Amino acid sequence: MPETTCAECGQPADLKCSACKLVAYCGKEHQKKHWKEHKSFCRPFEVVENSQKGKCLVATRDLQPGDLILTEYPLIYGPRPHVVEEGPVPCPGCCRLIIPEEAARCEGCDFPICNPECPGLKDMELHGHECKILGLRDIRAINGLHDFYRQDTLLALRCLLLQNRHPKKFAQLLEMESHQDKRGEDTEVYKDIQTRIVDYLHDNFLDALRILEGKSGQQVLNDVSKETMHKICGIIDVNALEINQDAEVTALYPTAYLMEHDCLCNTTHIFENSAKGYAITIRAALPVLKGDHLSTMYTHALWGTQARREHLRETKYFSCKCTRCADPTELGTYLSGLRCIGTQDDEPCGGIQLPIDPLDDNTEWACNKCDVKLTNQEVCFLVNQIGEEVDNVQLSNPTVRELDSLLIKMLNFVHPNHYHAYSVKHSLVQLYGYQQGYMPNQLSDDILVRKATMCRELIDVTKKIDPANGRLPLYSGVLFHELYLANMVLIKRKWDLGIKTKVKSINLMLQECQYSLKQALKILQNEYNSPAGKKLISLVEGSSNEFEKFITRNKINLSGGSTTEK
Ligand SMILES: C[S@@+](CC[C@H](N)C(=O)[O-])C[C@H]1O[C@@H](n2cnc3c(N)ncnc32)[C@H](O)[C@@H]1O
Repeated sequence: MPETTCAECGQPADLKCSACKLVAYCGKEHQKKHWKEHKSFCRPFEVVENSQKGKCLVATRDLQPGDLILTEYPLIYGPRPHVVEEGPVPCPGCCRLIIPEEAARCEGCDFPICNPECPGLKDMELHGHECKILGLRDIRAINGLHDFYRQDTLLALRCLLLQNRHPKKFAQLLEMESHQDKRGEDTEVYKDIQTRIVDYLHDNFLDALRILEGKSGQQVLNDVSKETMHKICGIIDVNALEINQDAEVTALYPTAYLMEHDCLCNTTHIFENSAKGYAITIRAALPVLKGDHLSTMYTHALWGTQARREHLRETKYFSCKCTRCADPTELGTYLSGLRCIGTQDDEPCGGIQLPIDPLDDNTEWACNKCDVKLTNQEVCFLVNQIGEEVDNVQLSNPTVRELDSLLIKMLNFVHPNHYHAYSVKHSLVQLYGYQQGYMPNQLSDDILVRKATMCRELIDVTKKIDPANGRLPLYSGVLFHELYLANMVLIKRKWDLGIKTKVKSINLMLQECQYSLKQALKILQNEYNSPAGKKLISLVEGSSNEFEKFITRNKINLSGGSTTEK
């Protein structure tokens, strides 16, 4: 809330800080004097109530890409609240993945842990406090560990535990949107939360706690009602951010949660682990004008409009109406486009089927060349069928041949940029050059050219839906790197044949190599914290060194955008 007294002298004040509007001054002089202290708190946004979106963050000044918007620590964080039926689960101390059957056990509560020295186990802000409650169950399991020690319930328990330990934080938490009105007793989500979280915590720990509290006369948790527990679970589902770096962490932030969704969002964020938890730092990703809403993306950028909107409706309870969703071509990418089955003069019409009104969930689809129309049901059926087939093939560790034939088959039905085709092509460019029988020296020039072309096409689509590289940096990083690799094999082959930089195409390919590596490193600059990001950066750095050596060894001058042979 804005102050009405001067932040410097405490006298009545009516001059608000124009950037954050959160502090006021009696005059310019005191505003100047206070700036040294205020600048680290001054935020370039204000919280505004919107009739459709609820509370939103609105820029109070123009921002350039890269400008800092906010850094803050979580109110609370813990293991991802997802059920895991087999395989690795997060350690309750640090959230790093462990295999429960092989893991050590916590001496306080017997939950599987990464190791008894894990600092998070004793930390009262992490496992330390909840451990005392989990330890009230005095039986231990040898089999069926996933069912017995349920990490997916711990974040909800940690939220509950804030109420007595950090009442202000608990109040802040309860202010968040939980959409309880859409999660009533007859809904699947209610039934799931009731059995998976509420009953599990009550039956195993909270009922025992109540008995203990009765005996000792000391209350550890005031409110463990099912209403509060359902509200907390709703708050987690709607507002929590997933931090998939070196651990499976989910966190609730005091301000960052207010960013609204936009499929073409204008901010980007990174997480950095420190003693105080995972700090989030949000920066402008695109130019932002004063008055613009600050947005992030709640769903997957590479899904088509119908899939994104359905996901947002089911998990965040709103219908997205952003520019990308409203555009049948999805910003000219045709990510949801289908090939028309219509004919003209006995030939396929060659048109593309697109939704007439993508914001209408039952929209008809129409061809942009002939008058064939499809119902939404027909489209959903086809797209789901193709999606299932893609999932099955992708999960089966496919060969190049299998992916190739899937792509050829699917291109009879979908636009070459369709998001299912994107996914198959993205896998293919990573298999050419790596799989047995398709190693670099085994690839024909034609296949290398095909790989490079696919990379360029996918880069083009990715740029349109993620112009600031905030959402798909790993996808783009891989594409630029694979483009470099394909070009480089072709260049070396031509080089060995004596075709050198006098040939224009080699010049262009060398320039594209240099550009691809630079772009990959630039796009990946914030990805050091994830294992996949780190691995890719090191590959790109290795390629950059190789490229430099090639350039030096062959005395190629690439400066000024042109190459010259010695
Ligand atoms: C993480 S919260 C954001 C803060 C929320 N606006 C509030 O008032 O607490 C997510 C919720 O905000 C609303 N919201 C976010 N982006 C929206 C959008 N683009 N259109 C409509 N509602 C949106 C939805 O109700 C969604 O479930």
